[in-house]
Amino acid sequence: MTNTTTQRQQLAILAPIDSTAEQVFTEDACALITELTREFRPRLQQLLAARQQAQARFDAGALPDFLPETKNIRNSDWQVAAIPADLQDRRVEITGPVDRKMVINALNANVKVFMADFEDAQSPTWQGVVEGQLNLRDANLGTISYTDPNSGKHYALNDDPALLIARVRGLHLWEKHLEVDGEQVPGALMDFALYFIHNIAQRQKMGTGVYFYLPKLQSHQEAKWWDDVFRYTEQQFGVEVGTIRATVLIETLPAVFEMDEILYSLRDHIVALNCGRWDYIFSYIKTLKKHADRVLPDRQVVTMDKPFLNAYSRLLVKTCHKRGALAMGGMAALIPAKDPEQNKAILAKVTADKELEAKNGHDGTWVAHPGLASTAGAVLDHYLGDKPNQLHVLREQDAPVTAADLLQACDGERTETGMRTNIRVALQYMAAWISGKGCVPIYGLMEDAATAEISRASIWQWIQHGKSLSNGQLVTKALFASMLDEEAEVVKTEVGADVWANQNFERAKSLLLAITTADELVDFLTLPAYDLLP
Ligand SMILES: CC(=O)SCCNC(=O)CCNC(=O)[C@H](O)C(C)(C)COP(=O)(O)OP(=O)(O)OC[C@H]1O[C@@H](n2cnc3c(N)ncnc32)[C@H](O)[C@@H]1OP(=O)(O)O
Ligand SMILES: O=CC(=O)O
Ligand SMILES: [Mg+2]
Repeated sequence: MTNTTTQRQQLAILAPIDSTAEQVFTEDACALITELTREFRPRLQQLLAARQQAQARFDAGALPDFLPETKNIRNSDWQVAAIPADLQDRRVEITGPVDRKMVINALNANVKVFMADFEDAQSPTWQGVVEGQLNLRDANLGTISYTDPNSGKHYALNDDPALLIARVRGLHLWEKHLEVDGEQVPGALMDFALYFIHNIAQRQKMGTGVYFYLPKLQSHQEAKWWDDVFRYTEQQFGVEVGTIRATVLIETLPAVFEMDEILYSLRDHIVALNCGRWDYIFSYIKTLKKHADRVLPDRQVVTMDKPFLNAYSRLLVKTCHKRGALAMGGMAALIPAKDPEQNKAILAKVTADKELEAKNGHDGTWVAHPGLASTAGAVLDHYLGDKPNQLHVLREQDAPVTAADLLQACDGERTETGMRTNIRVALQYMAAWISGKGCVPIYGLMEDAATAEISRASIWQWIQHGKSLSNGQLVTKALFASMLDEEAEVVKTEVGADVWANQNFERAKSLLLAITTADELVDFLTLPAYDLLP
């Protein structure tokens, strides 16, 4: 293993090169990352600046709306490219981080697709993102295996593994261990380039393409940027346009107003949009952070049956199906319980959530755990019948979903219990993330970067707007600080003093205090937290 900066084709790798990194950072891989960064980083920087400018308009009182300048795209007739055969039926997708054992378990689950996540479920440690690439390469080759050093249990793929789709990092995240021309490489381009280059040959041998999920887009210009990245890569490798296929998460409030335009910008590469409900709720808070009339209640009551979220789901289905794209549902953040009675209640909640999506016309949905796959599958089977999807559900008779529908305030209480739960969840999640785990079970729920953002941003918003809890207490910085001290003690008792001391809880507490009491909302908690990762 070398410990110094390594220069490969102008790509500086600011990390030790062990045998895993040797296999991942081949000459060709380094060349592709370098080329893509040189070609596309300047435009990405402009797109990120455009996000700030849009936010400044929303902060000054403007509300997001459908764009007048792209009315023609919304009103004219066009379709996205035909959906490849292996992406037609996506009724249940499991998601999870790219650890070796999880990858195998996910591919063996009773699902159609595994979304392998470099994003919400993954803390982007250098080791994690590099090993993750090797794990996915071996998964596509069908050679992946793993033996648990503690239990001795051996893991290998079964005969009919799920289809693999990789979710790359969001556009706001940079990879601090890679530099091109002295500046950091976008994390998204690193993930994209490595997954493409290590899998294109095998995927083509299998008669299929290379498939991606794209997270947290905020505009159709960002979709066009991705389309250009795909085209450029396809051209460089002499493969057909459409070899790369994408599913775009509609999980920001600005993006819901540009769904037609996003589909259009990516029309040769896109196959679906997905309702990323957790980031969407976070984005609703962030986008409307200065709008006192749209402050959200407790996270627990912001469910998909709330009118503003149901409007989002229905509009996504209608927009996708009109254009021949699939409309994927999202994640009910539940995980199975060990107690049978509790588990029964959880499965009933999952069923109800998936019923709502399937009734709206979604073609598939997400589960966080293999133990929920059959429950979600039963609902989708019922609605899809003998069809692979619900593309025929056009919702043409619906009243138009308006900007007012998408932006309407959400009713519900802000409670002391809700605030204290938010604090304990955010604290534990941030400690896990800084310790290299991007997805963890907390109080019976799956928590990841998107769900934790809601917890911490809600409190920030309540402080900023001087909201009172249902017990009459005014939410202030001082109240939050004292509750944080109290809830930290609760968590310390729950996890034990050793875990508290050894797993970054003090650092997480300081960071949570800083970002929740800051005058400006920190864009993503993962930005300051990334400084704390090795
Ligand atoms: C908002 C969004 O972006 S949602 C998308 C991002 N979120 C996710 O991807 C959630 C992924 N889920 C997970 O990471 C896990 O389910 C957790 C962390 C929530 C819970 O994990 P655990 O506490 O390990 O669950 P549990 O102990 O019940 O696991 C039982 C088995 O199922 C496996 N398992 C659990 N979840 C998954 C999964 N998503 N994929 C593959 N295998 C899984 C475990 O590896 C374990 O396997 P083993 O018996 O061979 O050891
Ligand atoms: O990525 C999914 C979400 O809900 O956020
Ligand atoms: Mg998300």
